[in-house]
Amino acid sequence: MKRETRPSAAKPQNKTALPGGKAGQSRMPPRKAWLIFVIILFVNYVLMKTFFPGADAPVTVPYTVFKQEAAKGNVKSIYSQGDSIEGRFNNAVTWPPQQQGEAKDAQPPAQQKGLLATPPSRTSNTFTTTLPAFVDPGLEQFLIDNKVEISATPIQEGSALGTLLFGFGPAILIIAFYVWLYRRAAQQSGGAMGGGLFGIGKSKARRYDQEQDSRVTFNDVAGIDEAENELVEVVDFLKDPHKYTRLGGAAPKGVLLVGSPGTGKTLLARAVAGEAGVPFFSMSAAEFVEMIVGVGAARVRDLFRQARESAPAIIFIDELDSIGRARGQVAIGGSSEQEQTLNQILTEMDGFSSREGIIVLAATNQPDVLDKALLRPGRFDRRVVVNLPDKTGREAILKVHTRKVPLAPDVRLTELASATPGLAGADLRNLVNEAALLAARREQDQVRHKDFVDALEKIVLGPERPILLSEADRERIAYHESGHAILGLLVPGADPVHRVTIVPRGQALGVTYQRPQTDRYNYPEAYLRARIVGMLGGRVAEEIVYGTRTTGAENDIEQATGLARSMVTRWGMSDKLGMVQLASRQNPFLGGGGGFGGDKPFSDETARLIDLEVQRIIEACHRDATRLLATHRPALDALVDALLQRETLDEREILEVTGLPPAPPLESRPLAVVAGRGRDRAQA
Ligand SMILES: Nc1ncnc2c1ncn2[C@@H]1O[C@H](COP(=O)(O)OP(=O)(O)OP(=O)(O)O)[C@@H](O)[C@H]1O
Ligand SMILES: [Zn+2]
Repeated sequence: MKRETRPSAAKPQNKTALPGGKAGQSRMPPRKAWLIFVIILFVNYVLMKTFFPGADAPVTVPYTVFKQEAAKGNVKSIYSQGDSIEGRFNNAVTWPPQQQGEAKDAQPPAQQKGLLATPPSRTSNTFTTTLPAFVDPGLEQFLIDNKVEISATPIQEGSALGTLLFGFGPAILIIAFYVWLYRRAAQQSGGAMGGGLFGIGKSKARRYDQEQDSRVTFNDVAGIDEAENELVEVVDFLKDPHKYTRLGGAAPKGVLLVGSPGTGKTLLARAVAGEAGVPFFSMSAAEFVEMIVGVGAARVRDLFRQARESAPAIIFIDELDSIGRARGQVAIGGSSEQEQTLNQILTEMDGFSSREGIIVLAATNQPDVLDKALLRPGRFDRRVVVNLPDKTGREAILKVHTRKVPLAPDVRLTELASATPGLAGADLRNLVNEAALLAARREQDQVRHKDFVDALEKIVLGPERPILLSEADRERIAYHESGHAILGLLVPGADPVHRVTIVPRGQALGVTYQRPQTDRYNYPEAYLRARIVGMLGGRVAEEIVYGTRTTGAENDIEQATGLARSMVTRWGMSDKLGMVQLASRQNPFLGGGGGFGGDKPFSDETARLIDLEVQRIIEACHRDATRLLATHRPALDALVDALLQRETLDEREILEVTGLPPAPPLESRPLAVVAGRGRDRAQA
């Protein structure tokens, strides 16, 4: 059961997409561009070497060959310095000579005799040679006779530039092309990256302007009305800063948007800019910080400068916690850079007056790790919590995202909204997208309700995995899952069992999917115990039927322990320990639940007591599970038989096969439970 109530995989990667896909493609990340650049240079070099081996250098010929060529009248000019001579032929000469029909790289006979390293044959207009140690007395006259021009300046000089251009020309061209490309990209993204290649200290902020087509407004945001309402004032201020500052009041400078991933913080910030009709500069805090110390601070400066130039404007800093972590708390290395960047943000925020019409919005999902200095008045002193949407909210979000999707008449968004507790806006968007893709694959013209249901299953349970299991394994998995499912019917207060399958999905070999009928914000102790009992059901069924254990219950154990520990350490549900906070806040349903990370503010004796209490809860639940399953063995066997035949059963079929009624109904039922069977390493 390594499953959270909210699947994290469901989060779409849409952050960098520009509105309307405007400059999305043309903006090349500099690092990638550099790589391409280097590759092109290298390819250029290889090509030049292959096709023009002698193009950039003179051929070295023996002195005798030089004299022969001079005698033939083929030497145009020479220049000599010491005992080396360089010169130019009238007609290009190949040396060492190639024989007819011989492969290009074969060695000429003359060279095969003694020399080990033989240079490949080359052809060139220019040459160098070395005067023999003994003086060749008649050389000067010989040259004059053969009309060789004896030059006072190096022969190569004239061609040096040519060589240079020939060798480096393509490279220079490429550089020029690169700069042009980068400039163009910079222009298209609103000049935000101006300076391109050479602007390492420039902020890489994306600027979204508010053209009609790409404009995001509050219309595009749904299901998070509270947060939206709190930001209306910010919009108002941006529209007419003067109205607020007229009487000397200070308008907000920084607003911190706090909420789980995918709840729409970025969307909300963009909508604020869209509503106010001001430019929106967006940057992820992680992007500030690079390998080079000081770059982050420079980027912050640049970002604020840009925003100031186009004020009123909104600056949006995503993932603020990645640099805003309390100073001195970060891992060694990189901390000084992070600190500098953080300090620069603080300086900039202090530096501008609210009259300038700039508002900094920042998003985080871990507000408690932020440096206190960030939260002081005049900085991010306002906090807007963006909650996961409730049922009505989810329906509204589904409506927003299905605006442009052709829906079949049978689609019931209300029903989908109640089937998706714990899903955030981004997940719902993903759901709509997956359903549309599925419908397209099924060659339909409209998206039907079934497409949504199947898409949801894939998102929540993970994609099906084709692994071949032995009959014995299948039966064991069937008992494990049936154990979870039967307890989901028997334990009062358990969430309805929506589906059981022994088709391996995601990380699990089988899955039991339980989900509540309504959203729930407060969990009674009895409910938590019911959940632990259900989690233990898989292992207990195996124990009852086979009398042996497998590794398949690993995730169940992890989750059950986490929940029990939270009951003891956070929710004061142990009589022995009482209402004492013994662990910091955490998502209760992620498992692990507890720990202050590092030193615990209680004695070793208390620690031992906590462990004992956790054990006590688990043992009690284990007893309950064993008792219930043992008395309902016929229902268990019936469900296993059905599962082995049909692999997947839905709620109606489960009730039918087992002959059991649904768990005693409660007025309100809590969070979704997915009880999957952890992957059995011995079997996989
Ligand atoms: N309340 C919502 N209404 C409509 N669409 C939403 C809502 N919340 C999220 N979405 C959709 O999900 C996408 C991603 O959301 P967004 O990037 O704003 O989430 P986030 O809270 O900023 O996430 P993170 O914490 O990872 O930065 C949005 O672009 C939008 O399409
Ligand atoms: Zn299990």
